Amino acid sequence: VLWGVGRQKGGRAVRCFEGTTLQLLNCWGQPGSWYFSIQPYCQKPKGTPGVGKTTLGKELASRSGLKYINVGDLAREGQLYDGYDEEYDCPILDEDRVVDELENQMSEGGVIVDYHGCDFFPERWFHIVFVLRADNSVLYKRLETRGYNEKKLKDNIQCEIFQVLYEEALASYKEEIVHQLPSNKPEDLEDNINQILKWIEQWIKDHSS
Ligand SMILES: Nc1ncnc2c1ncn2[C@@H]1O[C@H](COP(=O)(O)OP(=O)(O)OP(=O)(O)O)[C@@H](O)[C@H]1O
Repeated sequence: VLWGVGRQKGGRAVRCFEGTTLQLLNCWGQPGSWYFSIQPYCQKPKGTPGVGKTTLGKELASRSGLKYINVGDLAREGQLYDGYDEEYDCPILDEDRVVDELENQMSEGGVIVDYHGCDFFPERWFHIVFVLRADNSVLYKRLETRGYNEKKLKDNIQCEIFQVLYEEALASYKEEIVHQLPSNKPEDLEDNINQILKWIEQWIKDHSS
């Protein structure tokens, strides 16, 4: 069993247990993935982009010592696609190849996974799942800034309204490990990070005997 020591932040050292595995979902209007201004793939939108997964995931990794994996980036780098969705103008993710690609790292643990969907990940991979939620008006502005076309904008906001990703997370994992977090303003980000760091500390205590 390996232990890691996170960066000193806010006056306290954050220890993390490298066997801990978290998943950040952007939808996290729900969970969702964490990627940048260009939607690298989408199929039909399953979860909401732009809720703040990447922002939270990277900062959390920096403070906790856990490793951050962005599934969107992974797919793009390895061309893990299975065709092209003309309607949404984006490549279709090859979910089986993504799972194969991640399997070794996930077995080792100590990973934060950022993606806007979760139903194809093995349930055993995650100790906790966070679904980020943003208010529609906030989300609209974030996605508009990205230059999304009207259809993509509408579909993604609807995704948030109908809690698509949250429902997907509940259907994919035990209810008690799925948590929603607000992601509207900078204070939310700080609160979420502190809350997750506390969870990691507690997880360490519970598994250190
Ligand atoms: N808590 C927050 N308060 C204010 N702005 C935020 C917050 N979290 C993220 N943002 C901003 O929202 C935008 C989208 O964030 P981010 O790229 O992290 O979302 P995402 O969920 O990873 O998106 P995608 O799924 O498309 O990768 C960024 O401009 C980021 O700075």
